[in-house]
Amino acid sequence: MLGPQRMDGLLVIASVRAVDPSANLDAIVDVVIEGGTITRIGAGAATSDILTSERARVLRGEGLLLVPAFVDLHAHLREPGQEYKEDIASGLAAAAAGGFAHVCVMPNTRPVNDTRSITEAMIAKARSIEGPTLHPIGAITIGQKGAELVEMADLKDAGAVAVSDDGRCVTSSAVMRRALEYAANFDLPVIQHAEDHALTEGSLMHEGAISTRLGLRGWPRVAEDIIVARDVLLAEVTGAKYHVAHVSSRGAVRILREAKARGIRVTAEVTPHHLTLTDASVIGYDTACKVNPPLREPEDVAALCEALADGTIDAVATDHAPHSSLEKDCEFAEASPGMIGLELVVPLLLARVREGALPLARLIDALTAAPARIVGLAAPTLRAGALAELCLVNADKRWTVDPARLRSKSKNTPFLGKAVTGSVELTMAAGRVVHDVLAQGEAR
Ligand SMILES: NC(=O)N[C@@H](CC(=O)O)C(=O)O
Ligand SMILES: [Zn+2]
Ligand SMILES: [Zn+2]
Repeated sequence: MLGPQRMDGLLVIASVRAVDPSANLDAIVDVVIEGGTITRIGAGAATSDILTSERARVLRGEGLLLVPAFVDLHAHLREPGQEYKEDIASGLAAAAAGGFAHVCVMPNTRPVNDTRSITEAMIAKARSIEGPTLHPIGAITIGQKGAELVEMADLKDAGAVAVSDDGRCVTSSAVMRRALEYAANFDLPVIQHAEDHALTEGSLMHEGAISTRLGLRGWPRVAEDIIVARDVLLAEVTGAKYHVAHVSSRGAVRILREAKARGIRVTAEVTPHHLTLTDASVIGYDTACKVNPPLREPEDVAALCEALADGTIDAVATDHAPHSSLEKDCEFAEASPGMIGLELVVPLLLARVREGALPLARLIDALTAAPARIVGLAAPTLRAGALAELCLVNADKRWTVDPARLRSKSKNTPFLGKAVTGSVELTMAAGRVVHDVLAQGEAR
């Protein structure tokens, strides 16, 4: 695999369709990148001097799409503690291959990231890799036990961009209220995994006709909706920044839409798998389809897609949740929930764009500026003077999701062996090329 390269030279992408809603851009342009910065962008920006310069690498952009690199609000990179599933290096390599320049990582590591020292160690490890930038999310409660709040000031100071007990829900209303009040002092968003555990105990999939038919205990939508409704009320009284992780139910969408209409400070994300798959995928008991929250019904998928299109759901986040064959090659009831996602965002979501379910510009916003705003990062953008953080996509390229080609250590995705359309050809993060299929010739 190709390592990151310093962009001391000149990279030119000529005649490419560039789409960046934050710059109100959708046009055929040339882009000139020098020393890791976009120095020129526009029609005719690549002058003959530049194109013939000996230090220039010129990429022909005809038929390709150039967009700002993506920001993931939700990934599990499993380091420290479960490096057999994924580690920071393999996770960031997968992120680079998926088009990401920034990855926010959940704290359900071993030990849980509830202290300054773990946050700092994660950042130091990621810096030594020179891939996409890693941003830790600290826990809300010590050990994610749902009782005592972490030292949020310390975590923020160490570099945490948000807090979450993801994997577990903060079920106590009193703890959630205090978490929101406390986090507001540090302007940290509180990210909730919305699940009333009392309603989902023992559940293996979405509760509906299919769970009944398969004889698997179900997780009803209302277990998500109850928490989102309660938290919206708490967000209103505290004025804190509240964000809902992996929204999956049409009821939660309705509650969010009403909350936003009333001006309450709430944001939400949806995963590519919840925008693509339904509970029918579980027929056949494929453990790769076991995920929290569960894959729901076609009307939920339609509601999620509509909410993403109209901005009720702000961002797309992967919830990249790697598990090894130890946790997945077993009975459905025993399998750990979660699927990998970093490397499949582009093909899965371009398919929804092609169907007309999602405008391309909204999708790009939901992968770049919108998530960056939620956690307070500078969003990647295609403007002269900006750090080069961009992604070159071939929207028509077909490829097969082959386990040997996935950078992630884990292969737990129901798309394994499937043909998909749309590939990330080149990614730049922090001014460096971190993924480059074009230089490798025909590598994937
Ligand atoms: N999504 C999942 O099914 N699993 C996640 C936890 C989580 O996101 O809730 C994991 O850490 O494996
Ligand atoms: Zn979760
Ligand atoms: Zn998660």
